[in-house]
Amino acid sequence: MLVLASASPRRRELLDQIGVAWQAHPVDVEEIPLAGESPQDFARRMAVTKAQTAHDALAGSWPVLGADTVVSIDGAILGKPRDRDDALAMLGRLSGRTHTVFSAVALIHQGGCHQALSTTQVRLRELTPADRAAYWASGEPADKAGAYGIQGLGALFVAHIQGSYSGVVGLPLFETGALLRRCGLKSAIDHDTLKASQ
Ligand SMILES: Cc1cn([C@H]2C[C@H](O)[C@@H](COP(=O)(O)OP(=O)(O)OP(=O)(O)O)O2)c(=O)[nH]c1=O
Repeated sequence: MLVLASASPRRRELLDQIGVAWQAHPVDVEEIPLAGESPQDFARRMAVTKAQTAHDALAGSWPVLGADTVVSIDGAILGKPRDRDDALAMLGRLSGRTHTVFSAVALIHQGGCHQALSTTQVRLRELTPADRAAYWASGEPADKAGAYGIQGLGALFVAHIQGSYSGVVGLPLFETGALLRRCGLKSAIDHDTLKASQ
């Protein structure tokens, strides 16, 4: 059984999509970038920290997967908005421009920590103040990096994407599948890790 070190419903749905059976062990880690830390390094460090924290807490031999998604524009890191003003400011910054979404995955298995990173370019159309206010009122931006969700109403704003759709949603499935295979999980514990349909 794969342990998913996450409270994110999106990550659970994405693992379901590729037929991986999981058991959730959410962890609470401080998500604050270090001084001078790049967005991709921050995402990688958070994914590893989440996986390591769950692994340490469980003290078991199960493989543990952690992930982190950050939105970046002009080198800045946009995490989840603190409040309405923060969300409106983030959406204003992203409006009419292309930004980058980094989604990092870390898999701890048999004493090793294996990592992958997906990088996706996303262009949003111009967002008027009324667009931003209405979107915040929908409730969707509150728990999402960059204050939008490509899988929801936010899709109405996404003019172009180059990279990994699942990575933007929160778990890059191509990279995750490759990590699982590289660790021999599919073949070694087929019945435990993958659903019977796979
Ligand atoms: C850009 C974008 C982000 N998001 C979400 C994915 C992540 O859940 C969230 C980024 O926050 P994260 O800190 O990566 O994850 P999380 O706190 O939600 O979950 P956990 O740490 O327990 O694994 O933003 C979307 O759902 N859609 C999008 O289009």
